[in-house]
Amino acid sequence: MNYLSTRGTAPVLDFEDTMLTGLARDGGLYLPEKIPSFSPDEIAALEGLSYEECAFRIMRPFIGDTFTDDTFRRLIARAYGGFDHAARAPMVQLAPGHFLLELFHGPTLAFKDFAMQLIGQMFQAALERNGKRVTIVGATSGDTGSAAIEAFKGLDNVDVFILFPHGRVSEVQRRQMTTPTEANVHALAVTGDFDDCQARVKDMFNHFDFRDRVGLAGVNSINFARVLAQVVYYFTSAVSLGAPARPVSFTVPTGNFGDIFAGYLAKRMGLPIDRLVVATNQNDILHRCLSTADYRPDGVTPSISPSMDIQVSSNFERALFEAYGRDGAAVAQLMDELKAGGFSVSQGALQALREVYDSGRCSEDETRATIARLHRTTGELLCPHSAVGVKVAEEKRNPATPMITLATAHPAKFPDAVQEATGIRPDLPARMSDLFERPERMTRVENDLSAIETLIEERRRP
Ligand SMILES: Cc1ncc(COP(=O)(O)O)c(C=O)c1O
Ligand SMILES: N[C@@H](CCOP(=O)(O)O)C(=O)O
Repeated sequence: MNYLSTRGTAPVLDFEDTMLTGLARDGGLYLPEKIPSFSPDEIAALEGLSYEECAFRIMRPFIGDTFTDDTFRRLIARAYGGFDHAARAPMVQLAPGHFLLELFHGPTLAFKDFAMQLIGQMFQAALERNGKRVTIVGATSGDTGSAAIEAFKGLDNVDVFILFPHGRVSEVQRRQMTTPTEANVHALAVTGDFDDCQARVKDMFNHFDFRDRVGLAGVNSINFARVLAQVVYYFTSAVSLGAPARPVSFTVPTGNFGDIFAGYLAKRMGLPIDRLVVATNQNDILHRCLSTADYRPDGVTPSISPSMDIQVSSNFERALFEAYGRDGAAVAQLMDELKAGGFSVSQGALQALREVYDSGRCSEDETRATIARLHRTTGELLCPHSAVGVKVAEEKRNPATPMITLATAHPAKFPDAVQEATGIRPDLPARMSDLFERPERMTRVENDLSAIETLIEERRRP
């Protein structure tokens, strides 16, 4: 399986190099040259299998000869063995035809664990085999950072640096990143917002001297392996509701567009998905773009769903690449325009996007009201991101097709917002009950590329 860049000029790579490389050297994001497809019989055969066995069957065609079947099965088993729920991604019914897919039963209580726990295993296996070491640098609005630290802490051949926007993540998210004691973990609180953090990470990938000197690797969803692991729960949830015989739709709380793009891949692989609904908070650039064709970031406004406070949505580039018929030059042109302020999607590409994606926006008041109402009517405590999804799903739902809304984080990661809406302060699991007593360790840093690079060079182990 070969992987090519969305900007068309970087070297074509195999799965292992794609995973270890992160951003393509032309600034683009890697995608498989050909998306594997599954027959209806192959999809139907997933019914009743364990999450791990489904994960193996769904991801196997993408990884080429990077791992033998036995090794890949072992890595998957280790990745999901630490989840708190036997089903890994259980589903509950909210209303007739509306289901909630709970993706927060992993070690750090967010959907990021599904991919990060697995790529932690895959990185270790690949690095041990080739004797290399890497410096992982990631940007986070809260959840990717904690999941990455959990997956990579304590490893001899990996140093991890996580850039998060100072004062703009929840206290639980911050403490998950600042309390691990392992020497290879570094939480950097950047003056700025998530878009600044992500821009500096991409700058580092585009600074080839630095990139090669430190052996830079990325675990944001710029890394295709991250997106791939997220494809699995689209299949398991749809099959449990009757796919492939019965189509389903998904609503996905969206920021960096990685999770919903995994849904797009599932659809291309043969899963009968009717609509993929992008649900945004007040940082609604994706909803505006799908409504008007214009993509023009105008700054992030902090919200009670902070992990979605994003205006430069990294994986939207992958969606554009697909909508422009995989024309790398056209995508490179749009990304140049974005650097100068923004771009307008062509009418043809907009139509292609709308054939796959629908979208909606949920205000702060609507988010709070949805948390309160769902708790009252169903007993389910939603995190604010999941509430954005539920509200938009309710508006967009076609009663003829089951709707699955992704619950992307545990309510206890955002206790203030949940308490304000319901009067209930959700508890962290017992294994994390002393989180607020553990000492914190982080470094404040300005939003300045050379200051961040210098710090990384000083702290990483040679
Ligand atoms: C809790 C939560 N919900 C939703 C999102 C949005 O997901 P994506 O960035 O894949 O669109 C994020 C961040 O990624 C998140 O942490
Ligand atoms: N919401 C994310 C932002 C980064 O997204 P990623 O999927 O590209 O890693 C976070 O919680 O950090």
